[in-house]
This record gives sequence, structure tokens and C-alpha cells, in this order.
Amino acid sequence: MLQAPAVEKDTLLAKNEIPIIDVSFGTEELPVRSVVNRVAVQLAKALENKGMALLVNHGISEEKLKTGYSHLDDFCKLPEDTKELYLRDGTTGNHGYVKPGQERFDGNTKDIRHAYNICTLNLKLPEEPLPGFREHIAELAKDFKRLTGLILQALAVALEMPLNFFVDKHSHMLDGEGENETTFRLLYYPPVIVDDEQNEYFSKGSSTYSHQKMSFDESKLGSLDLKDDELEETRINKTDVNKSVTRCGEHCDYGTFTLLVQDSEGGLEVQLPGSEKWRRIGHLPGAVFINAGELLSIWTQGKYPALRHRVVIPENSVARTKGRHSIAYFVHPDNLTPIIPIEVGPPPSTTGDTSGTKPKTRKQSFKEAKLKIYNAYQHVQRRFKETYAS
Ligand SMILES: O=C(O)CCC(=O)C(=O)O
Ligand SMILES: [Fe+2]
Repeated sequence: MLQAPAVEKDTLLAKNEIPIIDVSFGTEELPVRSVVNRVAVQLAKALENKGMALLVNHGISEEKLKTGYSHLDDFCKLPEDTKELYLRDGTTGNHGYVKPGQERFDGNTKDIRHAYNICTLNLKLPEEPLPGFREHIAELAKDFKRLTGLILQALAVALEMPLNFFVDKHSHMLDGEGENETTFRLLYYPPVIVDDEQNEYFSKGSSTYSHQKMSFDESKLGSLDLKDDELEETRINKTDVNKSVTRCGEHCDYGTFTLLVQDSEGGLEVQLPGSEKWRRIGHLPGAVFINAGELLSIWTQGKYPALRHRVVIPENSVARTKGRHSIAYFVHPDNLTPIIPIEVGPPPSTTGDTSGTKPKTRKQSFKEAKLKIYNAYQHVQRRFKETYAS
């Protein structure tokens, strides 16, 4: 029988546990100071206590977002060998198409999603097979960038730093020649069918992805057949749900913060700061979700903790058998920005007085050097190496 969507009582949104911040600032390029000050107060509280917030009245039109989603749909419908031409192969940093299974946040579990990472608009984009792709993404990216300007100013005000402290350190977002790792990412999570389950909803043809599929079975454990254009959905065995395969493994984002929009809830969960419990966000149509990233956490000495999150294959079969789109805008500082904790004196190595401490062994020093963060670029590169299956 057709399963009705669960009444959404158990989400952070339904329980009023997500701060909602009005970020409207008219049509001007830059917000007036009173808006920055108000957002600063609300954002500081939200990031400190929850690591996240929902932004409303942000000025990014639903229409434009939908067009963004359909650009990725169109890309996914291209023949496999055309898509291969645009793969993220590491030669242009994080830029390019990431096919299902290519990312593994825990090193093992495969993420079943299509992602198109755009790092600069000057790099290769599927403009030839999809005319208008570049222009539309550029439009949308501009809107995200404008909203980011307000957030960066609000963060500076909240931390009692000069208004443009963060803005100046994010001057190359989505442009230049690899000066900044900011990424605009289009995402599509295909419907998931769990084998040995009768699913009337799906069999009635809810998938728009009749061309675009993969299968996963135990006999092929560890090797998704991603080249099969004949199948109709992600078909997985019950025992693999969120074990061998998931939608997006648990992680913190690496940069300053992330702005995220989604067209349905479809499995997004977070761990609130200081808690290991996974909580569903819920879906506030049209809102932009913001979460703190690792570099902001380091910058603020943990005052704004990076939010751990994941996208699970939902238990609810209606949610699971629906494709889900999202768009993430990962805000990163310019690569050479040293991430020096705010309100902290000189780094420990330059404080001078080391008398009374034992000399470090070569091995210890090497380990510490490896863990030390020198600048934004080095931090992010280390994270990419951990995430992408070769
Ligand atoms: O699609 C989502 O909701 C989250 C995606 C995400 O966390 C990521 O790509 O880093
Ligand atoms: Fe993320």
C-alpha cells in the first residue's frame, strides 16, 4: 500500500530548535550597517549554540534554484562518455563532476549521489552539450556570493573585528586561477529502492531518472556498477542501507561556512554541538541552511563549532524513493590566508619560554608539523585527500 509521508514532528524545525534569521537587505549590493548588526547578534548566538541557522528572505529566487536543479538533471541525462569528459580528476582542484561512489567520507561507505563542483566559472563547464549552463550558474553564484558578503560582515561584527576582516580574506570566491577553494556544488540524490521490498510508490513511476541508474548487490560488494545505463534506480540490498552505501557520509565541511538549499528533506541530519545524537533538520521551503565549517571553528577557537552532518537513505520509503536535489555553496578563505585563531596571542611555537620542557623527539615534531594548519589551502587539501577514492 502507498505509504504516507510521516508527520514531521521529530525534526529540529518542528521542535523550534533551529534559529531562523531574516537576512533581507533589499536590492542593494551591500547591506546597511543596521542589518549587519542585527544579523551579527542572531548569527553569533545560532552558530555558538547550534552550529547552524536557517536564513529567510535571502533574495535567491526559487525559480533560479529550480533551474539550477534542472541543469544538473540535464547533465545527468547526458551519455556516460560525455559525462566522463567533465569528471573531477583532481587536475583542476575540486572542480568537475563527481559520480556516485567517487566520494567516501569515512573511506569506505560510498556516497550515492551526483555532484557537480564548480570552483571557478572560467574552468571547463558542460556548456557545449548544455547551452546556458554557465550563464545560469554564474547568475545563481552571484546571488550566493551577495548573501555571503552579509554573513562575512556579520561574523566580523559579532567577533568585534573590523567590518571587512573576513570579506578581505574571501576576495577570490569563484574567480581567479586557483586562489580560493570556494565551491558551488549542484547535487542530485537518486531514488533508492531497497531490494525485497514491495514499493508501490516507485512502481507507479515516480522516478524521473529512467536513464540514470546504478545497482548495488552483495556479489559486487565494494564495486558499484556505475556504467549501467539500462537500470532504473539505485537498487540496494537491505543490509547495505547506510552501511556500504549512503547518500552522504558524516562529515564537517572544511571551509568557513556552507550555505545549502534543498528541494526536499530527504535524509539531512546533524549532530548538535556537544551531542552525538543524530537529529533531522526538516524542510523549510525556500530557506537557506547555514552551517559552520572547520576553518571557522579553528579561527574562532571552537566558539563557532563546525557542524557534523550527513544525508542518510531515509527510513521512510516515500522519502527514499524520491530523488532529492540540493545546492551547496562552500565558502572558503583565499588559499594563502593564514588561519590564526582570533583573540589569541602568538602561536605556541613563538611564545619563547620553553624552559623546563623536554626536547621533542624527531617523531613527535614531525607529527605535530603534519597536524599544524598553515593556511586555508593546506587544510582543505588534506581533507580532500581523505575524502576522494582514487
Ligand atoms: O545535500 C546535502 O544536503 C548536504 C551535502 C553536503 O553536506 C556536502 O556535500 O558537503
Ligand atoms: Fe557537507
